[in-house]
Amino acid sequence: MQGAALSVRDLSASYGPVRALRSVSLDVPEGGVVTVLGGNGAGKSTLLRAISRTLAFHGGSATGTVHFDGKPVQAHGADRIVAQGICQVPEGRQVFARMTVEDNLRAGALGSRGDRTAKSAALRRVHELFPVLAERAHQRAGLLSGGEQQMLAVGRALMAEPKLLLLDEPSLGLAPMMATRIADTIREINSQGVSVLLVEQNAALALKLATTAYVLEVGEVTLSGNADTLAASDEVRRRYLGVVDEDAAADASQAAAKHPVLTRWEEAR
Ligand SMILES: Nc1ncnc2c1ncn2[C@@H]1O[C@H](COP(=O)(O)OP(=O)(O)OP(=O)(O)O)[C@@H](O)[C@H]1O
Repeated sequence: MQGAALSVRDLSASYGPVRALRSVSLDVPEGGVVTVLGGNGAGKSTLLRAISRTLAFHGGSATGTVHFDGKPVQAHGADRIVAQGICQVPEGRQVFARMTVEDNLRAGALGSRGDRTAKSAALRRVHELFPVLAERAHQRAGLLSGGEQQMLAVGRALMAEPKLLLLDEPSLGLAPMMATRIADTIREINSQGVSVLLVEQNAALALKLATTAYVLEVGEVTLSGNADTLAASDEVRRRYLGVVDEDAAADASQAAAKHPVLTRWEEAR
């Protein structure tokens, strides 16, 4: 059995009086893809910030334990976390819009421990993965499309040669075709040995990529398990995959037939 690359235990987080996470525990096995699903404000970004030690930059604080490769990460600052092999791709891409694509990528290598040869090899790998970033190397990042900026954000994180990639809503705001392309790339990155923790509102996409899934609601894990099993569960289908509960729909239409007043009231709204 594979060991847990990342192990989070009893993680609670707040922003002043606002409690964002309550006693969250989860594991990302070495080489695995794990997803955390949840609606707006469920605590997904907070979870990633607490793992990458960037929560304080957002005015937050956390308690609990986070181990990576068997070592505690709480004692370190965000820069040391990158050197330990954890890289976060923040929500909203946050590329340096006025810098060129190439300079954005080079900035991603700043926290890595690799020498010049390793950094050149990392750049080659990023260009193989995203040829458009080589083609547009000297253009300003702000001129890229949303999907290309997402590629740049992922490419920039890969420049530090992470062992674990934390991805915050990579499909947000992208057209379905571009979201599928990003998903294919995540699969490819994972096949090269990088573990992935993916937080997503796009549950359909995330559940196809992941082997294990957790559902976060108002800061707490309410469901967890095998991604295929969760994708088949009524609750996840109804709440996160937008699938109408057929039994409930049948009951509702039977009730409407028996109680036409109700139907008329519904129609009048
Ligand atoms: N910097 C902050 N200061 C104060 N409260 C915050 C801050 N960031 C998030 N919160 C609050 O913490 C809770 C969890 O937010 P978080 O951004 O982690 O959720 P999320 O699941 O990532 O949602 P979304 O997809 O909308 O970003 C919410 O109640 C949110 O309003």
